[in-house]
Amino acid sequence: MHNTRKITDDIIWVGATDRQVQLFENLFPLAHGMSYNSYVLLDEKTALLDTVDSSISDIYMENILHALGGRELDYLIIHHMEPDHCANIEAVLRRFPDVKLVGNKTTFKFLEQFYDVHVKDNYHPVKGGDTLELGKRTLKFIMAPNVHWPEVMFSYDISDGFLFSADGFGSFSPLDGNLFSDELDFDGRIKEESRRYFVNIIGKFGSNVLKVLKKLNGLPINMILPLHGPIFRDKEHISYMIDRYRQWASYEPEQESVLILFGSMYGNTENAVGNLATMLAEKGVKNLRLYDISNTDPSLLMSEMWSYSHIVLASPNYNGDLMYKMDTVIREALRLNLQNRKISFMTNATWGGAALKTMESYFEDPKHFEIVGEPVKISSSVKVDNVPEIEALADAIVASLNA
Ligand SMILES: Cc1cc2nc3c(=O)[nH]c(=O)nc-3n(C[C@H](O)[C@H](O)[C@H](O)COP(=O)(O)O)c2cc1C
Repeated sequence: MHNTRKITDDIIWVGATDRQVQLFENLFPLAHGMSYNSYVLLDEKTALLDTVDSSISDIYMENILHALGGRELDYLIIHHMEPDHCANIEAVLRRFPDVKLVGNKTTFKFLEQFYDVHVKDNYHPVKGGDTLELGKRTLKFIMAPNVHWPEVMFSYDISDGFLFSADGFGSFSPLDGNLFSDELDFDGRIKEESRRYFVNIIGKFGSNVLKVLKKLNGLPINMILPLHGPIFRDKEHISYMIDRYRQWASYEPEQESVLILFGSMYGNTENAVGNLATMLAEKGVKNLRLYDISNTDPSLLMSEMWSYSHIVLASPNYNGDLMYKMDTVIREALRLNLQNRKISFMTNATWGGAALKTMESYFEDPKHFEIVGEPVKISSSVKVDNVPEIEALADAIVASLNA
């Protein structure tokens, strides 16, 4: 049976949650599934805003038919051509052969590449700034290239200030009846999962995000309706999300504190960073976080790297170089364009290798990174003799935090 919920009298959520999926994009761990949002607008004309993933196709079609209540579908607006939002375009076309597909040139190019659909007569191409009159509501299209993929666009409902933001403002999150952030644990899970989603999905494209935020400047935004996770209608939540998007996209840290990422086979490097963390805590640093990179998902590490101002990287030498999981974490963060961070190093060698040199080489651009303190070098296990150099690093980090 259908399962829909009214957003307003004329906007109906017709999405669903896939609770069996464990990895989004077959990469990112999901705690309790993933929601795929889609919306039906009932006006003089009817519109469907995006479709959903193939995993929820069955209920999705029931939802659309129920929401339309026997009416025809005039428009399908395609904000993003990724398969988790487009897997049902062909099904919609089969059910409503005359529906107009609203998208831009790149949308239609990707549609033809992904699916064997040849329906040029159905295309309703739009550019940034174009509008679509539905009756009481008018949608204005805002191009948002690379706010994930190149074809992405947002639409803005002029009458009520509702922003349909594609993957923007999404999160790794199921929806369990409560659709709105003000019905959910906003300060806990939603904030955390919104950042993890932003960093891993959109984080690389900070400058594009900033361009779109500029286009939205001055527009009243009374509701944000993303394609994943909760809808934002609470004014404080809306401002929080827009402020965070500006901060994350500018690669500005969210907090002045220390994140410590370490690798360790036999516990000695862990012992060294544990001592560093205790010294930092004793010197007054709060909200320290320490992660073993071997058993923490990289998507969480990326999210934390976006949050913290200071990052300590600690790795043993391994086969003459950096432990490969540490190498992967650093390279992924740099691929996502992490910058504007203060970095410190710690290494452990039993006989020698290039671990430190390799880590230093990744952060040598002074425009993007500042190296804090002298690297701590452990020989196999931590000794009392190492205490002064660990303490010196803690002092340098504290001085940098207080600068
Ligand atoms: C497979 C393997 C390869 C290693 N390669 C090196 C190496 O190239 N150079 C080195 O100095 N130590 C090497 N080590 C020793 C580690 O650096 C050693 O585990 C470390 O000094 C102790 O830190 P841990 O207890 O945090 O693992 C290797 C260890 C393992 C298990």
